[in-house]
Amino acid sequence: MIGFKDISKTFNTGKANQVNALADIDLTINKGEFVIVVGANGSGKTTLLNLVAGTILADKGTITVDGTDATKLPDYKRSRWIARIFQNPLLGTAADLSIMDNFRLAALRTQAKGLTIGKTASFKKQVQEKVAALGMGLESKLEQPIGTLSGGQRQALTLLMSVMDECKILLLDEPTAALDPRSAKTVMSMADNLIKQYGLTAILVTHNLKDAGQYGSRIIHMEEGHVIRDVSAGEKLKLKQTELFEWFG
Ligand SMILES: Nc1ncnc2c1ncn2[C@@H]1O[C@H](COP(=O)(O)OP(=O)(O)OP(=O)(O)O)[C@@H](O)[C@H]1O
Repeated sequence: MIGFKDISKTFNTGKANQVNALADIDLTINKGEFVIVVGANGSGKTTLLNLVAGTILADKGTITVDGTDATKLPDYKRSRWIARIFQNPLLGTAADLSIMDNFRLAALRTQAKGLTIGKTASFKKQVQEKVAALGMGLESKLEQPIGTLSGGQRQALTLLMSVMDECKILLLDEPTAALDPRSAKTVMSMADNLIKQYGLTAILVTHNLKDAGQYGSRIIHMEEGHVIRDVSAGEKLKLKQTELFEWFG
């Protein structure tokens, strides 16, 4: 569960260019919920994700994760349970390292088990099976530098790496914005499957209203630092695609 209680974030306080990026946000995201966040440019969506990830801290209010106060917890202390996928498929993996070594690095990041992690036959087998399950034929390329793959393939592997360990929360910040339509579809449906399979709590920021209609269990609409619509799972089922477009009319 992620709880925002009275959260505000202002940038450039007291200056001419002051921005109230988030104002008095009260929001509870339940365990296993897949929340889609939509809103115009500058409405505060990424700031919301940054506050969950801990890359920025709130000026006011409290953030809890599974009942633990995380308000002042720096990002490196949250990385064990929070994974984040960015718009740029080149972020999150090391281009010159093989696919397998990238999986090893990811496992080292989240598991405090020393440098032997990722060296065992069972680790390799596990990676091979999970990669094969993606259905992209990448299991035969595990020793190839990850930088030689396409953006879509790389984003799919980044996703898989980030959820394989102890991750409980997945933050997706426009993960398909840099991909061609076919790769975008593959990565989104993969993300959806992984979220269900691993029982993750997930937040997707997107400008793609088709994805917003198709995926997720709840939609939050932001405007100027406020949540102006919060559509529950039941209401979302009845929501028509045209209505979603009308919000931005
Ligand atoms: N580090 C920062 N310093 C100054 N202003 C910032 C900073 N980060 C965000 N802002 C401002 O806060 C507001 C909210 O930004 P945010 O990135 O959260 O919006 P967004 O809804 O994610 O936008 P987009 O859809 O364009 O990515 C914007 O006006 C932005 O310019």
